Amino acid sequence: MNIRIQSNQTKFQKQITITGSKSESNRCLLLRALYPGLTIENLSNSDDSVVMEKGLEITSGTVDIHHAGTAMRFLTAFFAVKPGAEIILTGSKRMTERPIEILVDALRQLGAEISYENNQGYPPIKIKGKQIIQNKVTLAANISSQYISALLLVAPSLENGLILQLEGKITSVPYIRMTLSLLEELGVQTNFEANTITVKPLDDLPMQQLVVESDWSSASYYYSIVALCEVGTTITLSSYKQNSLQGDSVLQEIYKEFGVESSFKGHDLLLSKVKDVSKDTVINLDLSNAPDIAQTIAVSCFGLSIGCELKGLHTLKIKETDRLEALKAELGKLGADISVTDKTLSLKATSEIKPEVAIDTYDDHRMAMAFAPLALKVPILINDAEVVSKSYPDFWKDLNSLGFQIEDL
Ligand SMILES: O=C(O)C1=C[C@@H](OP(=O)(O)O)[C@@H](O)[C@H](O)C1
Ligand SMILES: C=C(OP(=O)(O)O)C(=O)O
Repeated sequence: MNIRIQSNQTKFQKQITITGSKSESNRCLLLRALYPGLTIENLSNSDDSVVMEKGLEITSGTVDIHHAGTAMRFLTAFFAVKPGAEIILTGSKRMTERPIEILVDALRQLGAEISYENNQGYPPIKIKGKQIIQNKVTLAANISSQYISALLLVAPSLENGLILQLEGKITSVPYIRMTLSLLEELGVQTNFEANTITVKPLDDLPMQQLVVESDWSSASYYYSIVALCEVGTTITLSSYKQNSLQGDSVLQEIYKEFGVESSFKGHDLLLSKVKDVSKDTVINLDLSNAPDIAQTIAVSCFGLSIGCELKGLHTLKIKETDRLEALKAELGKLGADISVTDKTLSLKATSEIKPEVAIDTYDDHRMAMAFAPLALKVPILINDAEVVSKSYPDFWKDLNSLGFQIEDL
């Protein structure tokens, strides 16, 4: 589905409800499979959470998790430690290009039985679930935090818990802390000091409810919209927490530089445009703790005709697509002066945005959603707009409710 979006309204007051964080949801779903006394409130309605929930119910045969990175990594650990499970775990073509060797090697150190179906180091993989007794494992922490979270999530269900020794510079740290916080909430004892993480075993759990906070990465698109609107615009998002487990809640700080103020009214998060941004602003950020908002921020800067220097982007090349090359190509089509390396992005301030340009989305939900706010400046076309369902199936409907005109092409 290719669409054309346009918005003539640049000042409004609106309310949007976003469903639960997909990161928190996929963790809670795995924990519920291990501890059936758990119930979950405000689950994400994302495709990634749907495939995660379905995958957890299967004990033999093939599980296809499509594009869902967390589901791929979390289910690898889940099946590996589930005695009797015999699974081939696979995904989309892109998933077969996203590395998994660090996690597979770590699980093999613990005694797991996993083999590669095609290419060494990449899905699909064949897993024969076994009882795991060993508890010490060393793994690289500089490629993806998802490998670490996968091990931590199954750790309390293992006879002797786990002691992880992390090597290299730890990336996407807030996601590791999110995993540990959720375990702590259930009463699991954990410890994270320097490069060592310890998780103690937990046999049973009394009935307990986990309430998922709404998704901050999805909120980023509204930050961008408010930033591109006139002073006086407010969008209210529900339902959020001041003490979030999600690293992307750093949006509150980051978007101050874009003239957007965040405030809470109970569990409502209010985003208000309070001042215009001066044209000589250059945004300097290290996003190694919040990689999923890099596309949103780069496009916000372009839409506001300001520059940015973004670093800490080393994980972007192995996400749904190579996000650095995708940003370079698509912002370039719109007239941006952009350059990228393997871990940085540099955008120079330019004043014009070419109208009616078709943005390719590369099977990446965040490419579609990050570019949509530019419709406040010029009519824009988005190819394969349905990709948004990976994390935010209602995105276009919600944009429509803000007054964006969306036409199928
Ligand atoms: O653990 C998680 O829920 C996630 C961790 C991050 O991945 P990396 O650690 O690979 O950067 C993030 O980009 C992804 O969207 C979700
Ligand atoms: C990188 C992402 O997801 P995953 O790695 O879980 O596919 C994302 O949602 O931006």
